[in-house]
Amino acid sequence: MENIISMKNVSLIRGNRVILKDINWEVKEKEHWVILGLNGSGKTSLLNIVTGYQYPTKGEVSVLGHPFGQTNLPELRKQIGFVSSSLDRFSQTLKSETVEDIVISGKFASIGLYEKVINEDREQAEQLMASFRIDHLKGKTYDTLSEGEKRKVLIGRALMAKPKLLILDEPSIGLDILAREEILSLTKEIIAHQQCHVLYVTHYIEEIVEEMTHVLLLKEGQIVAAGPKEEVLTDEFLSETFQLALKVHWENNRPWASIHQNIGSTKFAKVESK
Ligand SMILES: Nc1ncnc2c1ncn2[C@@H]1O[C@H](COP(=O)(O)OP(=O)(O)OP(=O)(O)O)[C@@H](O)[C@H]1O
Repeated sequence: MENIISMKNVSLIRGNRVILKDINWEVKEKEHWVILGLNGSGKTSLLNIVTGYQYPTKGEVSVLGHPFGQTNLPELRKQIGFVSSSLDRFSQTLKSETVEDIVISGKFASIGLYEKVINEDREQAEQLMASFRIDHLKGKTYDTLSEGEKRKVLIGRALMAKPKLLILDEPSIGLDILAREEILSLTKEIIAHQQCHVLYVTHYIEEIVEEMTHVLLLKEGQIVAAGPKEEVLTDEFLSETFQLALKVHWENNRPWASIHQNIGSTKFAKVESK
């Protein structure tokens, strides 16, 4: 079976800025990955390479068995579901769309419905909305939804095209603790019931639910560690990634981080001793 993602010696350089350096990464069948790293560590750039929106300066990339350079990227993208808060840039168009039309539009990778919708599409959207517990939102327009509801609708939209790879780029950003747990429980259901591989980008390790199998840690464009989550989520690797003394503990099969040294504590000590 082909790898879901394969990157060999991938670097991304823009101007004199090295954004990604020597990335070697393989995602195999049945693996679900979380990508963690500080702001500016290169997470979005890495996703942009996976989706073919950015071409690496150096190295080889293959996604869903398609080597880049010999692949029709628009065709490949039909097999990749991408949910990002940047979709909100289109919120002017989305605003007046109904929940069900937004979900259906995922089949055509469009914002707005311009193609002929068949009964099968409506049925598939109904099923997705029921399984995401958003069927009660039918008829409502996007601008009247809460942030958590909007996020669920966009995830439903991404699944409408039955992608083989689903990228969730910081899906919990701006959500309260309850809405965040709902998104995590949805992610668990997707892994359990949809035939797709999940790539989940976040800043928070407690979002690594039991079903996520692997973790990639990025720091300044380089991989700190990548592999099965139990091997990667160590105090040492996390502290290096987040440049802060962190300790990991596990609760209900989820990792949590606590801070073991306050940032700037040395500085405060100096001021006090003056
Ligand atoms: N086209 C570009 N030209 C120059 N620098 C760029 C370009 N694209 C990204 N960068 C820089 O590369 C670094 C990595 O950016 P990227 O958006 O991939 O980080 P990130 O980990 O996704 O950050 P965040 O968590 O804040 O979203 C940043 O310092 C960014 O400013």
